[in-house]
Amino acid sequence: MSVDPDPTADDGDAVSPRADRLVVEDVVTGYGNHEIIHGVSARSHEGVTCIFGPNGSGKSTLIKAMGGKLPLWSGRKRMGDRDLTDANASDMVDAGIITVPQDGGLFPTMTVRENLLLGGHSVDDDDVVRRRIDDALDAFPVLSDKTAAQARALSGGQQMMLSFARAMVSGADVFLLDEPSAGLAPALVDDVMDQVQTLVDSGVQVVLVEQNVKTALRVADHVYILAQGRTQFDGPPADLAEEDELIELYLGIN
Ligand SMILES: Nc1ncnc2c1ncn2[C@@H]1O[C@H](COP(=O)(O)OP(=O)(O)OP(=O)(O)O)[C@@H](O)[C@H]1O
Repeated sequence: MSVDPDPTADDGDAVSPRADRLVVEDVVTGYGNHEIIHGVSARSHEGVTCIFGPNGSGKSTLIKAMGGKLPLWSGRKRMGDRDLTDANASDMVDAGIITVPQDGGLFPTMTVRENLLLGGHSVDDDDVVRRRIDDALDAFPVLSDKTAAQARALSGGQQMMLSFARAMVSGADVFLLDEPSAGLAPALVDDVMDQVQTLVDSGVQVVLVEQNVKTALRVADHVYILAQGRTQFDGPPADLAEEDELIELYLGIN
């Protein structure tokens, strides 16, 4: 469950493991001259923060704005005390925020190990990269005996696992996941949520856009519901249970 940041726990540049990390406030953005997000505030909470909403409600657009892949037209973005309002995707990685795209973004003809090494491309210390690869393989042991295999030889679920493991090697504190279960067989959606939980257990915060609301609620610690680019709900899953109308209108679950 989310834990309120302790303002007295500030220790300079270090990001407190208990504080909310990535914060966006009053974000307006879109494509061309088409405004899609009309003033949304959101943050990465402890554990898994889910962004739900109907098709076309702006979930992917919001996560792109959070990850620096889309500029803010107005509003603010920060990580702890560090202002990131004008940061691009590369600045965001430097600040410890990594986006895992819907297709995982792997290099299919490279091996599992080569993909993992690429996760550490911006890390100067080879020992740190090696240690992080070991940690990532410990977290996702299925990959351990496949390190010499090409990424494309892995199953769909294993490829997503490799995408998560590669992001771990970057050392990011906040992971932005845009529909990681999209394109996978329904039977694998549960496995992907287990993998998301594995990420959280490694100490990171996850922001998750997901269509499979029921399954994602299994790992959710905080929920936002977007509709037509506006926030309709912002709270813990337990509070959502009381919102019959919202659930029926926007989530299509019962
Ligand atoms: N690259 C783009 N250029 C122009 N318009 C876009 C672009 N990407 C998305 N849109 C539009 O922005 C709106 C919100 O799309 P977005 O993908 O953010 O919604 P979503 O909630 O993630 O939808 P879904 O659940 O279907 O993935 C839609 O009207 C969509 O057509």
